[in-house]
This record gives sequence, structure tokens and C-alpha cells, in this order.
Amino acid sequence: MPSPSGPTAAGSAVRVILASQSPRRRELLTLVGITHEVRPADIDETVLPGEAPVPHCERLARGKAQALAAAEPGSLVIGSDTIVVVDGDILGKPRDREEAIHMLTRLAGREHTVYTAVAVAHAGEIRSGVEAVQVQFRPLNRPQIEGYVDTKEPMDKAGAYGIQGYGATIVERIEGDYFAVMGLPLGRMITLIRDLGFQYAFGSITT
Ligand SMILES: Cc1cn([C@H]2C[C@H](O)[C@@H](COP(=O)(O)OP(=O)(O)OP(=O)(O)O)O2)c(=O)[nH]c1=O
Repeated sequence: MPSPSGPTAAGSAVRVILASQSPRRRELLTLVGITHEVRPADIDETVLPGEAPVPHCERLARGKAQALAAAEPGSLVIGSDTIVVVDGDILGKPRDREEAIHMLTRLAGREHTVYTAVAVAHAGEIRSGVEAVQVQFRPLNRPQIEGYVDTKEPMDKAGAYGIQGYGATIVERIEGDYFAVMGLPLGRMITLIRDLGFQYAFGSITT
């Protein structure tokens, strides 16, 4: 007997909620065919005293997923968080132009690490993981940095750059998952969704 929401032999389609305001995350979910609703989670993103980068971004990804999961027990909720780390310092989104210039000055001509955590929650269960990516920047002089900041692209992005935009011209090399740098590690996410007991068949998530 076919179910009302998904009449395939593989099972019923599950409702997916992306707990994010990030247009990049929406774009990436759509890229792999996952139909979803967007419900941004408003949580405190302050780094706790003594909190290391990896536990920090994983805690935030889980917090974003959990913020919606309790009210949506039948849905699969996805939360994610991206940070840039250089010399042990966590760089989140710049507060203003000066901070963006400062971040890019620190990153120019050297390597940093991008960490993106993803958490998936369903029916009281949650799975999460963190992808680490090494990113080498090309050298940048002050006019180049200011010109880039003036495009406004850096302003809503961790570390003040977007690898998927003008920032592509600044990146010399990456080692790791490109999609994690952009904001959502798609392969890791699907693994976690499968760990929760769902099927993913290139386009749909089913029970
Ligand atoms: C490094 C890098 C980050 N980013 C983005 C991804 C994230 O949107 C953002 C990091 O901030 P986050 O706090 O992870 O995400 P967000 O505030 O945009 O959205 P939400 O918390 O609602 O999920 O930086 C890029 O788009 N490209 C890049 O190359």
C-alpha cells in the first residue's frame, strides 16, 4: 500500500528542514537534489571560555539543528557552522569593514584551516561531524584587500572570504572538501543522514 507522502518501494519521503539563513547552504542542498524548507535558527554563537575550534563549531551546528528539532520531531533537521582558524584563533564573520581587512591581512599568503560542522537531527536523535580543510591563500597587498572588501562579498562569511565568489581568485590551493569551505560538507552530511537510518538515492531522502 503506497504511503501518502512517497509511494515508492524505497520508502516515504521525509520532510527536510535546513536550520540556516545561509544562501550557500540552500544552494548546496539544492545542488544534490534535496528538497527542503528553510527555518533559520537563532542561537548564541559566542565562543565559550577555553573552547577549542572543533568542539565550538560542532556545538553550534548541533545547537542550530536542536533549536528546531524539538518542535519538528517528524522532520529531518540540518544545522551547520563554518569557522576559519589561523594561529589557533577563530575567525567568524567580520563585524565591519575594518575587521574584514584585518582578517584578510592575516590570511594573505599563508595557510589556514576551515572547519565546517554539520548536524542532522530526527525524532530525538542527532548525529554530527566536522570537516577540516587546509586553504592556502595567494599573497595580497593592501589595495587588493580593500578592493575585495569593497565588493561586500566578505561581510557575511567566516574569515571574510567566499571561495565560491571573487574569493576564488585569492585561493591558491585547498586540501579537503570544497563544499565544506563553502559552508556544507555534502558527503559527510549524507553519511550522517544514513547513520540516522535514512536512504539517499541521488535526489531524495526516504525512510
Ligand atoms: C570560508 C567561507 C565561508 N562561507 C560562509 C558559509 C557560512 O554561510 C558563513 C559562516 O557563518 P555561519 O555562522 O556558519 O553561518 P551563517 O550565519 O551564514 O548561517 P546559519 O548560522 O544560519 O547557518 O560563511 C562561504 O560562503 N564561503 C567561504 O569560502
